[in-house]
Amino acid sequence: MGRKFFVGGNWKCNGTTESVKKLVEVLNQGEVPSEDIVEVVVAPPFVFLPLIKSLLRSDFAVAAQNAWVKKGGAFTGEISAEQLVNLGIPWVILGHSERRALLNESNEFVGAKVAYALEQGLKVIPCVGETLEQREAGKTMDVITDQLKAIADKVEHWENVVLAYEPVWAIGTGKVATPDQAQEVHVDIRKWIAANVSEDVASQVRIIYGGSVNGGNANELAHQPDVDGFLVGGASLKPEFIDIIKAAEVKTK
Ligand SMILES: O=C(CO)COP(=O)(O)O
Repeated sequence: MGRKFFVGGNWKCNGTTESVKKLVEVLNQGEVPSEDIVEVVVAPPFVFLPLIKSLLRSDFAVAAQNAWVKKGGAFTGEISAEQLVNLGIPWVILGHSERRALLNESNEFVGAKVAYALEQGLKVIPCVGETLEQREAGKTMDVITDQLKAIADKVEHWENVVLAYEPVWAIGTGKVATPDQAQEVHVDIRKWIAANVSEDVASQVRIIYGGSVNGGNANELAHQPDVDGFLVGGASLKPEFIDIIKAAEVKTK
């Protein structure tokens, strides 16, 4: 079976009740390819999850942007995987570069979070990616390999994993990776998974690209054989998110 195109919208720490309701109205009216062709997931801030879940069209799903590393309890300010399950939230993004960099989430911590969330029945979008400095030093795959290994060490079943490659230098900068740059890293990630997890997982796991994806560049990125979709930040807050979802049609031609 082929890898179904996947488009995630990461709303990050944006929105008010009014603005997210308006955004959902736009999404609900958008004409997009059928669920057989594309899987769409939007990740609002925690506080809006129940509202968005109740308003969003049924062919799109919701994700949280983070979850605690283990069972809930005395962890002020955290939200547990069990609570997401309890609310009927199927997906969670983990290890986003903003959390790795600003909140010091280590590779091991992210690996433990991914494993725990999967054990609770959530589907997980773990994020990996290098900084500009690391890329320029020729360390892109070393960095990504360390991030992947910390996940692979703890995860056995990969059916519910969609991996996001998000080069830090492309996030929120308007500086998108070229289609060749994205394809090259996606292939290297797949090779690493083939060698260190299994050939089966490597061929089946979806690897999506994130970093300044917009309505104008989505199609050419989607043309790359190992780009299985996108994780979109800024443009997921705008009507052009619908155009990005439509890039899934590239795979059907
Ligand atoms: O971080 C991202 C998605 O998780 C990408 O953000 P931008 O699309 O705003 O560059």
